[in-house]
Amino acid sequence: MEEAAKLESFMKWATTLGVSDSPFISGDDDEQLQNPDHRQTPSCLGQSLTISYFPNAGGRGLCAVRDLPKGQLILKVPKSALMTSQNLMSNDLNLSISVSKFSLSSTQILTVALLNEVGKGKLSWWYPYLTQFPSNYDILASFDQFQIQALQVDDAIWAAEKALEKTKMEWKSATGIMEELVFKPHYKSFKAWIWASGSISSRTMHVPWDGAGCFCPVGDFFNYAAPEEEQVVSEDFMADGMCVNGRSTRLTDGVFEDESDAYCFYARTNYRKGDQVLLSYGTYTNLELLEHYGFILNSNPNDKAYIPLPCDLHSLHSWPKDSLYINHSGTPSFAMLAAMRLWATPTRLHKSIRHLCYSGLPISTENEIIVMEWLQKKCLQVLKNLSTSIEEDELLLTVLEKEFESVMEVKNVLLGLTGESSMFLKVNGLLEDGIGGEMGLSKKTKRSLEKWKLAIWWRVRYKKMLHDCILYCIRVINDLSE
Ligand SMILES: C[S@@+](CC[C@H](N)C(=O)[O-])C[C@H]1O[C@@H](n2cnc3c(N)ncnc32)[C@H](O)[C@@H]1O
Repeated sequence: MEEAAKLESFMKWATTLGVSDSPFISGDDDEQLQNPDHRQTPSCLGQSLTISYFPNAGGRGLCAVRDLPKGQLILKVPKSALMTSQNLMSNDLNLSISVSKFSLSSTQILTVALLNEVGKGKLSWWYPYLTQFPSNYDILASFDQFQIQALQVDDAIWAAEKALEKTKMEWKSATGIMEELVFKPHYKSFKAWIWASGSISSRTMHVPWDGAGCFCPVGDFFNYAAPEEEQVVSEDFMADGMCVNGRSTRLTDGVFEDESDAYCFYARTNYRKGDQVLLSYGTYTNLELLEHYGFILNSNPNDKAYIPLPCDLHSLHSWPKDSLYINHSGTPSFAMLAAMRLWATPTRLHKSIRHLCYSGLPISTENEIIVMEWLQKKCLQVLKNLSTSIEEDELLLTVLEKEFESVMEVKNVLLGLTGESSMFLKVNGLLEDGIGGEMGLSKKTKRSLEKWKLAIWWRVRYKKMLHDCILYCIRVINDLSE
């Protein structure tokens, strides 16, 4: 079946399960706002949303078919349509018996349950939905050594290696149950496990009864937008579960609601007809987006850059280490600036100026200049120690944007361009004898190219934050020196 037919069949399936984007008056499920004949509508979408393609903003996503006011309920997915570990097990006795015999985490259970279901092929009740899952993911755990090293920054390399190791451990400790369930070799391979982990990490929604979350048909077509500052602030400063205007304040705009026994999605802002309707999955740095979702944002207000700080700094303050970073815009975080001001003060004066530091106030012009000069020097040093500059990375990205028709073309462009580009050819076997020049690029090579591009893109964003921090420090020093 071709993709369009699979999508059509999925939409019919979702409609029969009661998935609906008909406009509801908030809080009253049955009252229709605009179209009282919605029950005759043949598709679960079309009243508020439609599926569309957004090449530079997530690919397939959901588009507003009318103006959608902020806060309006725009999609409801009944609990019975959610694919969870529980309902996968309740419909498969073998699976539930096996799960009860092994000690597995909730994510491992959902991973095994998903692979078990996919293994049933067309016989699975979920088949129309499963056809809509991507065939591969670019999450960090799927990066090979070349792609990991392309991140260049130690923290990022470490995060990627940790993600890979964790996924491998989870897979290894689930081999027993996969054998007991007599998975075909393909479904018990590490590659299949990465696919299932990628599906869970990038497509599940939070539910209160299962730490692994649930798959939400149609709801998982929403692409991501970073939360607005207002939402982040409310999460930071309000106790969990606090209510504003009767609705719980949270970072995401999709939530499981007991009263309607459904996953409900609300417009996070006012949308005009034709806009892509986005969902905030949470507050993530670009590295976290890459780790869990396999993409990054060019402009991510929640991005952070960590740099090595003076070793004697950490004993002076009580802020958590991960609160000391450079912001997306290049400014040092509140905690980083405060800790560094304290660090740049002679120990004998700490007691008298600590309250100023903790209030975020500068200590003195001299102190501020010491901090800014140190930061500027450190950012320069970090940038210098990375093997490529921002300009080189950007040039490489421009070259890689090209749609390569053949192996010959890739070789012509990449061979000798940089050490890294030659290495790409080597690790992908494109330099071996017998690789025909006119041959098109294999799917594997194309995927490898995409992940390499993501790694380069990530490191450019990191370097730009450091570069902007240098400019910020220079500006402050100049202002103070006037
Ligand atoms: C829950 S799915 C969203 C729907 C997805 N586009 C699809 O076709 O099924 C999440 C995935 O969509 C992609 N995505 C979501 N938001 C994105 C964005 N703002 N930019 C790039 N990719 C995005 C990423 O691949 C992510 O892992």
